Amino acid sequence: MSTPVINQLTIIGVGLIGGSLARALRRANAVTTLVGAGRNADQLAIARKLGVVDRTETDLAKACAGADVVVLAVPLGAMRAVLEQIAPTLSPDTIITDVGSAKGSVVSDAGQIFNGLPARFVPGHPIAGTEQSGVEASFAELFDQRRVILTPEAATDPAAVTTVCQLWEACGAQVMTMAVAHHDAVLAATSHLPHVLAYTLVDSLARQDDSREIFDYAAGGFRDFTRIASSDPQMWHDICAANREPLVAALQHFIRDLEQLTRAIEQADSDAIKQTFERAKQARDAFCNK
Ligand SMILES: NC(=O)C1=CN([C@@H]2O[C@H](COP(=O)(O)OP(=O)(O)OC[C@H]3O[C@@H](n4cnc5c(N)ncnc54)[C@H](O)[C@@H]3O)[C@@H](O)[C@H]2O)C=CC1
Ligand SMILES: O=C(O)C(=O)Cc1ccc(O)cc1
Repeated sequence: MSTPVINQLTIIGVGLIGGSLARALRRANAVTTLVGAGRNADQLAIARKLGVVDRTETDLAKACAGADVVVLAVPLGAMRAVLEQIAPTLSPDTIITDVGSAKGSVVSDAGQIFNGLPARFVPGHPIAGTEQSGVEASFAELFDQRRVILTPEAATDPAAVTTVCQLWEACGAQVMTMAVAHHDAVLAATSHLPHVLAYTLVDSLARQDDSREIFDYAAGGFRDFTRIASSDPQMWHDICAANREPLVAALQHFIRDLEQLTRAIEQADSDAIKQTFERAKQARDAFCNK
């Protein structure tokens, strides 16, 4: 798809994802004026100083005035409050999209606040990020060759979907669409579950070992496995709260499999242990070579 030139795009929440989106859009010359909005004036001043956005506002309604596209890039727990602040004055012509890691809660919040999901609301989720937060950690290449999932409803305006799709493609991403419930189940298994496991592993070990001796002897594998436990606790709390049911289902499934493997190790069932590790190696090697 060709790159659109958007006159004004407003990003609410200029952190890792909002800041990276702004940088990538600038790299692509896809937007004339980038407006950054949020509640933390100091963070916004840094975004302006870094040249990530052209102008900043702490009044969210003001930030959205005249915007062709508004991107919500705040933690999931803040989406509802942000939508409440912008809804009364938002032009019906403005396209709204978001980057939240779960989609059901945002769709439900927006549906309640606007009295039905607006046709120009295109829910979205870039499957790209890091364990860091804040605009200083943002970079233009974050979305290169990464996937972005859009979850439009039947009533979503196709022209709005096309514009959001073009914007992400201009950022180097590959865009696909999916139903909200499917997105939330898939991401619960592939992203939310691993984050919960990494947090639990590190917490469990840290609480068993007051001297932190375990960490002194941890090898590369521990670092690889636990990198994501350095992610922002508030953001991941919000994701767990927003995607509770699919995440609990994924956790229960995983716990059953872990119990099975625990029994195999307890009973020295070499065949069962090796079969599990063989299947996992094959699956991961195939995923990494894709
Ligand atoms: N971090 C990651 O790797 C990824 C995060 N996401 C999603 O992107 C969203 C943003 O995440 P990050 O950029 O990592 O977070 P971040 O913490 O780096 O940035 C969030 C920004 O929102 C602002 N903010 C927070 N509450 C606000 C409020 N009530 N009103 C206005 N501004 C507010 C903060 O000041 C901050 O600038 C989240 O919904 C997250 O689920 C999606 C893909 C990857
Ligand atoms: O740091 C990592 O590897 C991540 O997995 C980042 C991430 C966090 C949240 C998302 O919704 C998508 C990607």
